[in-house]
Amino acid sequence: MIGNLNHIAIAVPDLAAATAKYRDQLGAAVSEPQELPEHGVTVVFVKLPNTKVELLHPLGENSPIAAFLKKNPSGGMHHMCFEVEDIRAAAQKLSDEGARVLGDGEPKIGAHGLPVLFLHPKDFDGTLIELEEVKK
Ligand SMILES: CC[C@@H](C(=O)O)C(=O)SCCNC(=O)CCNC(=O)[C@H](O)C(C)(C)COP(=O)(O)OP(=O)(O)OC[C@H]1O[C@@H](n2cnc3c(N)ncnc32)[C@H](O)[C@@H]1OP(=O)(O)O
Ligand SMILES: [Co+2]
Repeated sequence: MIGNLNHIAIAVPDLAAATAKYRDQLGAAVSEPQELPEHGVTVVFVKLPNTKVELLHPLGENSPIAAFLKKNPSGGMHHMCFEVEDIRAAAQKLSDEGARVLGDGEPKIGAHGLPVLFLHPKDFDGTLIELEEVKK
């Protein structure tokens, strides 16, 4: 059901400093920061030949990144995002099998303008999983 690894997300305490490390020390192409109030984050994408790294920083009062950074003040790996062809079918299958689809179960539009959903980390070996619908 899952396809390509779309991105790995890292929560960072200082977005400008993290962006500079990927650009200047590691020599990667980086995007401009993008504010996504509906998700409570500001993101920078690091473009790699085969996938992306998503640098995440809290935006607003109810950011899901804030609690994570409180527990991990230096930052850390926050989630992995896998592509699926049919996000509603994937969510239904996972939910039928007992996995917790987060939020109200309705996909939101993510950073790439495509539908996304999250699966509870406790149901996937301590790893938060994002699904993104990418039509082939
Ligand atoms: C940019 C848009 C989009 C994209 O297109 O790419 C994004 O990526 S947005 C990214 C941010 N959005 C989200 O993360 C949405 C989904 N997340 C959530 O709903 C919540 O963060 C959560 C995962 C349900 C956790 O929230 P909450 O229950 O309020 O936090 P707790 O701190 O109480 O955590 C409970 C439990 O889970 C552990 N945990 C929390 N986050 C993670 C994580 N990222 N990876 C692994 N484990 C995580 C946390 O440590 C707690 O464990 P215990 O302490 O053992 O109870
Ligand atoms: Co993401």
